[in-house]
Amino acid sequence: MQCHQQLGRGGRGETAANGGVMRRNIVLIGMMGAGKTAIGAELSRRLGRPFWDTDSEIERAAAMTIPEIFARDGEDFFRARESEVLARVLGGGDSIISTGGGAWLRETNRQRISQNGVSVWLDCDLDTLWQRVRSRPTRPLLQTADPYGTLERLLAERRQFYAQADICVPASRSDTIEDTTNHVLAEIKNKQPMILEAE
Ligand SMILES: Nc1ncnc2c1ncn2[C@@H]1O[C@H](COP(=O)(O)OP(=O)(O)OP(=O)(O)O)[C@@H](O)[C@H]1O
Ligand SMILES: O=C(O)C1=C[C@@H](O)[C@@H](O)[C@H](O)C1
Ligand SMILES: [Mg+2]
Repeated sequence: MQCHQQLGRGGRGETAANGGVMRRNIVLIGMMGAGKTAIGAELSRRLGRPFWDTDSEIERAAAMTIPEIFARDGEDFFRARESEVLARVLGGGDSIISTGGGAWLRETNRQRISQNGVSVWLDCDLDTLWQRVRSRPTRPLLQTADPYGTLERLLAERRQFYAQADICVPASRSDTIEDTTNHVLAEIKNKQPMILEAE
């Protein structure tokens, strides 16, 4: 599936669609296990920019784990907190933001991300995702009788939305975290270089 490419947006200092100054956040989206947290941390280290992981921020604010939040308050509550946290961290303007796997599915979140930076989909195949998530009980949506089938269904349902990202980067099993980070930086430099310009 082709990634939607949003080219030709304004340079540094130009007015963004939200009426403010163009923001240069780099926002990683994609399935659970695609590597958003791992690649985001590496991008932050390389670029020297602040790093936010929306899942971690939600857990910190609630002083509970994501499975505990889902169990006590439900998914709708979690999604509301996720949107709040995302809006807050986008406000920094110059951050690397790793989202949770479902954040991009809400239209308001997609709009906010598009208005405040570049979205990067880490496009990872089902079997690689499964190898990475199968042993960890930290994803409540996979606590089903058939977690592999659930992961497969979620990927099939979500691909069409992830593919709307500004930039798509294949995240293959054979690529190291450093490789994928290099690919992300090369794609941003190629398609939206102003995101990487120094202030
Ligand atoms: N080449 C690689 N690229 C990215 N992650 C990798 C790679 N190889 C191994 N991993 C590991 O895969 C695991 C899953 O990655 P990570 O937690 O970053 O995914 P995620 O997209 O943030 O998932 P979630 O949506 O559940 O937060 C991590 O333990 C990470 O270190
Ligand atoms: O794909 C998803 O919907 C999720 C992914 C994780 O990052 C967490 O945000 C949570 O487990 C939900
Ligand atoms: Mg993560």
